Amino acid sequence: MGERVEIFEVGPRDGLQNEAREIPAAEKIALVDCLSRAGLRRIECASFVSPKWVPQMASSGEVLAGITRADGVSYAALTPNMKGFEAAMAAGADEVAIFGSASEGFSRANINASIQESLARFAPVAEAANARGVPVRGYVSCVVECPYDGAVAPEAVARVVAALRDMGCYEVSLGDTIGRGTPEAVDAMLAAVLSEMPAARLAGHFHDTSGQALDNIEVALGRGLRVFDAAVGGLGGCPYAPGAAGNVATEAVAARLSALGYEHGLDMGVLEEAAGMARAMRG
Ligand SMILES: CC(C)(COP(=O)([O-])OP(=O)([O-])OC[C@H]1O[C@@H](n2cnc3c(N)ncnc32)[C@H](O)[C@@H]1OP(=O)([O-])[O-])[C@@H](O)C(=O)NCCC(=O)NCCSC(=O)C[C@@](C)(O)CC(=O)[O-]
Repeated sequence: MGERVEIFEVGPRDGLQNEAREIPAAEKIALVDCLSRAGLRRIECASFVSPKWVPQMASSGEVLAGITRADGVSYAALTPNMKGFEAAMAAGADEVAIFGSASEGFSRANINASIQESLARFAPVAEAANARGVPVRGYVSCVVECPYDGAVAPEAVARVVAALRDMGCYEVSLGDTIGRGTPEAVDAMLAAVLSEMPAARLAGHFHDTSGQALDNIEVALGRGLRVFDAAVGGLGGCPYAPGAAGNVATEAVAARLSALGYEHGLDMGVLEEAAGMARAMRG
C-alpha cells in the first residue's frame, strides 16, 4: 500500500463562490452529498462572509442544514470575523477557516483590511473556536504571486503562516490564488514556510491557471506535504483575484496521486459523477 495523501475538497465553496448564476441550494446539497459518497473526509461547503461581497455563498446555512452528514466527514466553513463564526456555529459547521493573505493588495481587495488588521480580526475567531473545541484551519493567499502587488517574498508567506500557527490553526493551507506559481517559486516558498510549520500541518492549494498545479503538487509532495485542496470538476476562481482560473480538479489530483503510487481512498466512479454535476452547475 502506498503512503496516504488526503484531498481536501473545496469545490462547493472555492469552486462555486465565483459562479455568476445563482445556484439553488438543492443543487449544492446534491453535490456535497455526492462528494461525501466519493470518500472525501473534509469538504468545505460554506462561507459566512458578507452576502454583498459574495452573493453566491448566501445560502451557506441552508446548504449545511440540507446535506446528509456522512460519518467521520468534517463539513467546513470560511469565517472572516466573529459575525461569520457565530453564523457558522449556528449552522452546524464542523470546522472553520480564517483566511489571510501574504500580500497587502489582495488582503485589501478580498477582505477590506491590511494583513495586520486581518490578523487582529482573526484572533478572536480562533480564540472562540479553540475554546469550543472547534478545529480552525488557516489559509494564506497569494503565496507566490499577487494580482495587485506582483511577486510575493517567501518570508512574507512564512510570517503569516507563523501568525496563524500561533493562533492555534491545526493546519495552514498555502494558496497559489492566481495559479501563476512555477515549481521553482513554489519550492522556494515552501523552504521558507517549513522553517515555521512542519509539513504535516501544511496543505497545498493550487489554482490551475497556467497548467502547473499538478507539477506544483509534486514539488510539495517532495517537501513532505500530504494534504492538497482541490475542487471537483476544476470549479473555481476567486471573485477578488482577477484572472484566476479554477482550482486544480479533484479527479486530476487523485489520478496523479495514484500514478505516483500514493493512496487517496476515493471512489473514482463516484468522483466522476460529482465532476459531471459540477460541470453542469457552471454558468
Ligand atoms: C470580510 C468582510 C465581511 C469585511 O467587510 P467590511 O465591509 O470591511 O466589514 P464590516 O464589518 O464593515 O461590515 C460591512 C457589512 O458586511 C456585514 N458583514 C460583516 N461580516 C459579515 C459576515 N461574516 N457575514 C455576513 N455579513 C457580514 C456587516 O453586517 C455589514 O453589513 P451592512 O451594515 O452594510 O448591511 C468582507 O470583506 C467580505 O465578506 N469579504 C468576502 C471575502 C471572500 O469571501 N472572498 C473569497 C474567499 S477567500 C478565497 O477564495 C481564497 C482562498 C481561501 O480560497 C485561498 C486562495 O485560493 O488563495
